[in-house]
Amino acid sequence: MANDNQNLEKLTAAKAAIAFVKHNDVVGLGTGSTATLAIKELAKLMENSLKITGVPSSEATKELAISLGIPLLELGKVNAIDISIDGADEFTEQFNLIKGGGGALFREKIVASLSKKRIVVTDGSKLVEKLGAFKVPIEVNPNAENYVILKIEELKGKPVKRVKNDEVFITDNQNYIFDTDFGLINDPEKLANELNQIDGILAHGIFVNLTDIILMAKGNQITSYHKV
Ligand SMILES: O=C(CO)[C@H](O)[C@H](O)COP(=O)(O)O
Repeated sequence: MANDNQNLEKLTAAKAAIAFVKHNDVVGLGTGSTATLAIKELAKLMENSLKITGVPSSEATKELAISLGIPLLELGKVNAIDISIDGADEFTEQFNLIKGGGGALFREKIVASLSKKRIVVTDGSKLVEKLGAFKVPIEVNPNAENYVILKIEELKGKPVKRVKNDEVFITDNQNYIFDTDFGLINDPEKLANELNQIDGILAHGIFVNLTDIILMAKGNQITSYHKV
């Protein structure tokens, strides 16, 4: 559970991110508590004449954006996104991320893949030397459940099916999430590629080459990492 300090850091990072949004941009809207703060800040700017169109990365974000009066495009019908703002569960200074704590990893990955500028916003707790303390979320089609478990175990992963409020968690795409312990991950790109080969996995939470700017707030200080 986030404490007050962490919530303040999330807000600081969210406010820093929206400064990158320009008039008439198509904006990829992330999912999670930090992305939510950024979306609310964007909505405030829209009261002062900023015009944007959003592309939501989850049903929850879609509902939030509609409630704030942000006009939306459907993710599956979009060819390009100017800028996206999303959170992360872990990141390294090499711009590798683990995402999917909120279960929205598949659509978040498509949003990031379509975006010209990808901004990640986090509090100070998300920076790590190596990914992997946060279990890697893997979205699995139920028909491939046991097959995928076997394949993940061949990669030395320990998958645990996600449960929320005592019920199996079902994603917006009607799939399961397996939160998977791979230990500390020495080569995120290699693991990402290995997971990409497994039929039945819709998406996994290792994001490689999908981030341009990371804005991390620690206290009220922002550290920004820019990919060169
Ligand atoms: O990937 C995500 C949702 O699928 C979120 O961006 C990630 O879980 C971080 O969330 P928060 O900003 O609440 O810490």
